[in-house]
Amino acid sequence: MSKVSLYGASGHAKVILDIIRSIEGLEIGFIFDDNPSVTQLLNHKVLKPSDFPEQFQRYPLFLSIGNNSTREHLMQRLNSSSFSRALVHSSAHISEETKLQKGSVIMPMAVVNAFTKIGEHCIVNTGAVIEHDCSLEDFVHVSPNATVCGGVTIGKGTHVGAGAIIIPEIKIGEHCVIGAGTVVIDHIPSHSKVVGNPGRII
Ligand SMILES: CC(=O)SCCNC(=O)CCNC(=O)[C@H](O)C(C)(C)COP(=O)(O)OP(=O)(O)OC[C@H]1O[C@@H](n2cnc3c(N)ncnc32)[C@H](O)[C@@H]1OP(=O)(O)O
Repeated sequence: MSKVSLYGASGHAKVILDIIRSIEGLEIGFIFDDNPSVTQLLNHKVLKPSDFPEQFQRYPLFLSIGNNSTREHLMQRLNSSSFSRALVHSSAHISEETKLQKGSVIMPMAVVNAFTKIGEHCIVNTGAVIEHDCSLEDFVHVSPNATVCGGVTIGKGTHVGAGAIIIPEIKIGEHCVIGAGTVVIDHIPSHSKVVGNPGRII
């Protein structure tokens, strides 16, 4: 049985715990959070990394934090080799031709189709669909029920909101926010916030 420790004890971490339970041969090591007021996650004790340095290094870590910038900042602070494999819920469908990098999570009922690349520390949230030939750079979050059509590129740290639709072959830059329910029909430059149908930059 191999173990993984979580860094982050928020609502997102509760779902990550469920995913770990769904993966045969994997179990939870420790759970860490920097916030000293967070002491418990479900039935697990939450430890502050600076108070438990030995435990912090014992098992590979998984960043269980939903916010893209926070994941990116923490990653810069820590050694990349401390991080674990990707986590895929047993109900998700991942093509054998998908390239999935470490630290990313594919949540329940999500679909990732052929020849798509998912970078490091990405979140493909519940029921999201990433079609064929897409590329998601590191720290992207595709929220529940969003649809990313074929051949789409999404830059580092971009957040695609719940239920958004990105039509085929669109390029979205880095650190963008695509609002919930937005329909993106044009290329989007980095650092844009986009809402509505058709999507407009605000
Ligand atoms: C498991 C999980 O829960 S994963 C979490 C998934 N989270 C999400 O999907 C949330 C995505 N976030 C949003 O959609 C937010 O509304 C944002 C980030 C796009 C905008 O937030 P803010 O910057 O605070 O914008 P604000 O609320 O001030 O709205 C600005 C304008 O955009 C409009 N607007 C905001 N969001 C949307 C939206 N999703 N669709 C259409 N219009 C929108 C507002 O009505 C407002 O219009 P107005 O200027 O004409 O009054």
